[in-house]
Amino acid sequence: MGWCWALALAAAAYVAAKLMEVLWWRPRRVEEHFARQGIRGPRYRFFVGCVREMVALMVAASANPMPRPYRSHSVLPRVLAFYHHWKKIYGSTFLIWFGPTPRLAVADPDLIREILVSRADHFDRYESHPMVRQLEGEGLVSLRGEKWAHRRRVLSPAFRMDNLKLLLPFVGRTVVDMVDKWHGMAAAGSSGEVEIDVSEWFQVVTEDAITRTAFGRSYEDGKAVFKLQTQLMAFASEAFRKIFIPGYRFLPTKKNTSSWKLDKEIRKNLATLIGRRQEAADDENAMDLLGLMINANVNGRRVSTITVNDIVEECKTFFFAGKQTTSNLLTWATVLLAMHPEWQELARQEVLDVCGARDIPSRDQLAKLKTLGMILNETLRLYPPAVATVRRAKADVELGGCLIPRDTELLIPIMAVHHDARLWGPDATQFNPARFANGVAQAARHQAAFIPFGLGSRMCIGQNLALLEAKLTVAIILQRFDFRLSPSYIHAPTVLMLLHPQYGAPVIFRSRSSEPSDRDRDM
Ligand code: HEM
Repeated sequence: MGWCWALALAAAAYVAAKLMEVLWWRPRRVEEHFARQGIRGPRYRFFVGCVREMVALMVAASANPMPRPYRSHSVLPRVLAFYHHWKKIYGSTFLIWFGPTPRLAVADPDLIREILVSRADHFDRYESHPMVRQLEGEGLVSLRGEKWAHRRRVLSPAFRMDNLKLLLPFVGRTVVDMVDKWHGMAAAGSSGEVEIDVSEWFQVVTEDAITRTAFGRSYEDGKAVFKLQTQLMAFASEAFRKIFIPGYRFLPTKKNTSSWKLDKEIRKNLATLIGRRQEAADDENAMDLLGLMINANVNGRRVSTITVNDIVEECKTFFFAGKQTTSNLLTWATVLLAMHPEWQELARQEVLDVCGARDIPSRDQLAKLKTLGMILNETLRLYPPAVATVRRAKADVELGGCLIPRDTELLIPIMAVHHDARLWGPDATQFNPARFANGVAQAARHQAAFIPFGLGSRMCIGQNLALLEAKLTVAIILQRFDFRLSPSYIHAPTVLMLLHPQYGAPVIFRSRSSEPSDRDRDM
């Protein structure tokens, strides 16, 4: 019996030593390693790292809206409160702790270019929390290595401009339907105006665009799949807000059972749809995401087969990555134009000159809307929907003369780079689209200072689609309405995965004519 106890004691001592190594000795060694190289940060605390302080800083910041009047866009201290706070103490490169995982904040554009472009092979995409992965799907965003490269090659043609421009009339009609409803609501009221929370309405437009990109000719079937996916995501994001209990999602609770049923239905619908498309086997479908994935298994050198499961996960990814990001861009662009009526008027004049007062703008016309392009860039600079991104060192690696141990995470605070006065000048926190008048390359003092879509080979695949959708939507709104912020609007940008307005985005729209857009719908 004695040897059993001895064995149990030895096992317990081994586990305790392992835990102490992971939760205490390694973090302390890494902390000292960085300190010797002049990189400091808040002290590591056993098990929790600096998460407690970080959450406290973020909660305190989100308790206070921005001061009125809303002319300055110095929102970084509110949005990335922990980054702003520690940067003031430790400088722009500093070390923080996500539990026992070291995370190095890097805002120097030279180093960012090394991480994302010239030495990208040494860094992996950060692996999201399992709950987030459930939401974003195991598609292009989370794939790595050869599987990622193959999938990216397969899907890229759908995002080429010549393909995207075919979507324009359809998406344009969805936007016109939306603004016609606003028009009706304005006409019904006594003031001829209507207050709209744009952050909710824009999701209808972005959902439509991503459904068409993903499913093309099978749009109606795609809509049904995405509807089920929306319900599934609602369950997942509800679970995300609760405390994470490992393995809980495998228990047959009421919510889990409903999720499994939904998941089964999505797979069944997609399998039927894929079967139908394979039978039809015509090339007309090739340029939507579904067609591209189906054809990748039939044509050319097959690096890896794309299964129904892969397609389900990829649909989740595109729905997640493409819908909220673009609707956030549209929301902030509308809010900024409502705050800065002089730019609203300039953009409107340009739209009316190039596209007329009622027609759905064509691709060629959109390309001529230079002022609107500058406004969207300035919106992405001040209010980037993705405020930060993270990489992980695959092995020990040297970066800017500093030795980074394997598994260190690198936090790239996109918004901080965009608000840095050393890169953008003393008016960095002012809304000044004119800085983009000579193109993105000339707007800042460094080429890597503007990175709303990331940089390098893993740059956003949907960037053309997002910009086209945004330009089209804002142009149609400018044609038909004057708008201003509602007195109930509270300027309080905050992060919940993406950058969004904490109290919504109520904007007051006044129709520029009493006619709805019937003429457009007959086109
Ligand atoms: C304003 C809108 C958008 C913004 C600001 C945005 C931002 C980003 C950023 C910053 C990344 C790179 C992340 C990193 O390097 O860690 C990214 C990647 C990605 N985005 Fe977007 N995005 C937008 C719209 C879209 C749309 C419309 C789609 C799809 C239809 C999309 C799909 C993706 C995918 C699949 C990736 C991963 C690419 C890869 O790893 O190869 N995004 N996005």
